[in-house]
Amino acid sequence: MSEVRAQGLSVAYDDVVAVQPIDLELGAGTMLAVTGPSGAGKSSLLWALAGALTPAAGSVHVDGASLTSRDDATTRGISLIPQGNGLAGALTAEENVLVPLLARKVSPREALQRTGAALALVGLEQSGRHLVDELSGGQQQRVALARAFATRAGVLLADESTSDLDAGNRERMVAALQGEAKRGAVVVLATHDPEAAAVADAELALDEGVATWVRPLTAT
Ligand SMILES: Nc1ncnc2c1ncn2[C@@H]1O[C@H](COP(=O)(O)OP(=O)(O)OP(=O)(O)O)[C@@H](O)[C@H]1O
Repeated sequence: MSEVRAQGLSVAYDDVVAVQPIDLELGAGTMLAVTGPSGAGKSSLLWALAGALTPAAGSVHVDGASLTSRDDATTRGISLIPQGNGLAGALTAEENVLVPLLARKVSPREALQRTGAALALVGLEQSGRHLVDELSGGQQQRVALARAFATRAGVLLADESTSDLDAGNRERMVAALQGEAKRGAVVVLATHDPEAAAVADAELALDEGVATWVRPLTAT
C-alpha cells in the first residue's frame, strides 16, 4: 500500500500563494481531513498531491518516487475525486465506473463485478443504468465515489465529495472512505463538515494557505 510524503510543498497561481510550504507524511491506512473556509487552499493542496498541478516549490513523493504528471499519478493508483465530480454526463453511472477499470486493463468480468459492488456500496445499485446528467447532485457525488472505490486506489483524494449529501448518505460515504483507509489506502478528504472531519485520524486546517494541525497525525 502507498505512502505519501510532501516536502516544502506550496502552490501558487501567478502571485497568489494558495498553499504555503507544508510538510506531510501520510502512511498507508491514514485518513486525513483538510478543513478551512472557502478559498483557504484545500483543492489546491489536493490537486498538488494528485500530481494535477505543478507545485510552486517542494515535492510530492508516493512510495519514495516523485510524481511526474497526473498520468503518472493515475498509473500509480492515485485517485482524485474533484469538486464537480469529473463524471461524463452523457454516460450512465455504470459506464462511468466501468470505463476507467477497462482502461486499466481490468478484465471485463472483474470490472463488471467491481462496478456492481461499488455502486451497491454507495447505495446506487438501482441507478446504474441512469445517465449521470439525469441524476441529482448528491447521486452524482456518490457515483464519483463509487468510481474511485472501484479502482482500489492506493491514494484517494476526495475534494468535498460529501457536500451535496443528506446526513444519512454523508455518514455512509464517510464510513466508506474510512473503509478505504482500513483497507490500507491513504485517504485525504477536503471538507467543510465537522462531523466528517471528526471521523478522520487527523485534521489539518488551512486558512489563506497556512496550515495548522487541529488534530495532528500520530506515528503509527
Ligand atoms: N486556477 C486558479 N487561478 C488563480 N487562482 C486560483 C485558481 N484556483 C484557485 N485559486 C485561488 O487560490 C486560492 C485557494 O483556492 P482553492 O480552490 O484551493 O480553495 P478551497 O479551500 O478549495 O476553496 P473552496 O472551499 O471554495 O473549494 C483562492 O484564493 C483561489 O482564488
